[in-house]
Amino acid sequence: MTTEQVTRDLPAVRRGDHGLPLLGRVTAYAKDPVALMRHQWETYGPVSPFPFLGQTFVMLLGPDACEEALRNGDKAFANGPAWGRLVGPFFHRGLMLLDGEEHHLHRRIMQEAFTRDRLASYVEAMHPAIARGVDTWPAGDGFRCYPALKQLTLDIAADIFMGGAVDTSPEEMQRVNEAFIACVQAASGVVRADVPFTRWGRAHRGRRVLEEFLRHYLPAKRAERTDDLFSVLCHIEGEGGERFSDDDVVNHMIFLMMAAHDTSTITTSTMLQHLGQHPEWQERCRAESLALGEAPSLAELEQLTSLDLVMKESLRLRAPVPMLARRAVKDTVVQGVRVPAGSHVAVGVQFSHLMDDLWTEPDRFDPDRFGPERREDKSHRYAWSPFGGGVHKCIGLHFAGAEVKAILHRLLRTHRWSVDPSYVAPLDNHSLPFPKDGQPIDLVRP
Ligand code: HEM
Repeated sequence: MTTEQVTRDLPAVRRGDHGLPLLGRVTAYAKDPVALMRHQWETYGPVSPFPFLGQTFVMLLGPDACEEALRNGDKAFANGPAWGRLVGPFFHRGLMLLDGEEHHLHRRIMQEAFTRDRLASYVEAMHPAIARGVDTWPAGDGFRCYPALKQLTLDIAADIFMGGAVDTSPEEMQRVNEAFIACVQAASGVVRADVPFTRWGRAHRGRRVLEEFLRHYLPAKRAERTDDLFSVLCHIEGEGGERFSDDDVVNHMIFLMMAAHDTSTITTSTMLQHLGQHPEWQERCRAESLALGEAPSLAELEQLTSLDLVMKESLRLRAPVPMLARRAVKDTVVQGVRVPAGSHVAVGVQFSHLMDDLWTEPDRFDPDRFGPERREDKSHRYAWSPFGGGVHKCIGLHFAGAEVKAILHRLLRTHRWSVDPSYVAPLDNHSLPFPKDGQPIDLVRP
């Protein structure tokens, strides 16, 4: 049979699946994205119609459909018009929003900022900010670790990304933090224009704050080569000597700071939750950390094998980016279903992380499933893809691994903590999934 003969149209939206007028299934997604994905999978299969913000999106679920979209063999899927619609004005011309040749060129230049040597020097520079932050975490019950981690990753970013924002007061940094949050939360805004008191209105103001902040430092960063990411972006060159313009540097910095900030915070807080609920894993990780010095190098962080397993398992259970956006720029076929040009596509990577036929007891916290004897993540190339795949695969994944492990390493040496085994984080899923209750943990200083 030829492909022509087996392709079929996208199924129609069934009665009961239309959601609310204008919003579609936004609220169902925000309430419980995994339940919604499961419903789509069970009702329609890997390629399903999904009413969202006034349009019928195509939702892709399961590792095969996700792989087809992310590998993008026939170049039918574009990022810019997809992410642009969700968060475009705020992430304007960030790497993830570029496509084709332009993306390829910018990615090649940016790769220079993420070489192993550079990562090693970022890791070295991270430790003081981590120590300043973590060492002040007070002993006591109900410590809200999520906002504390958010502050910490912002402070780390100020050092690693900015090289220490020397002229910036703590109040100004707080404004920058709020500006990030406003930009990230724009994704779920219903009013999609610069209107006061709306998510989009706040995000537009946030973008202006971030631009002013970066342009203030730009001349100094151009003038002197230092080890921070901002200066690196000002000076790196592609193989043919291509360099980023001032606008490119500002756009990439804003995107990078946002890409790095929330995702790493979510990952670290999920790990704190599970380590608090599974003391045997906390002890296993602590033993490895105590065997290293206070400020391990990149290579030493890589020896924290138990922490690595816990990180992978935490990313599986709560992917910080559960759904990736794409737009079909030409007619294509996914898993035998026609996806017409112009379709908005949602690639649900989180669902593959929880599928019964890929993982044993997928809802259980069981980091050893990633260990050398089991390697359940090998069940399919796209069984585990919290960092995406294909040409847009996260460029910061090793940076994220190093940052998250450096924070946990410090905390394991300075504190013990516990979390009620029955605790389930109440997630806000309007943008990236974060715990609405600040994720309380009970902290002890040994
Ligand atoms: C645990 C933390 C992180 C997670 C889960 C994560 C996840 C992702 C995912 C899923 C994508 C692909 C988006 C798509 O295909 O549409 C992505 C892209 C990207 N990430 Fe990350 N990320 C993390 C940390 C970071 C960090 C620390 C940085 C920078 C320092 C970063 C920078 C980027 C960039 C620049 C892209 C766009 C790559 C491209 O389009 O070529 N990320 N990330």
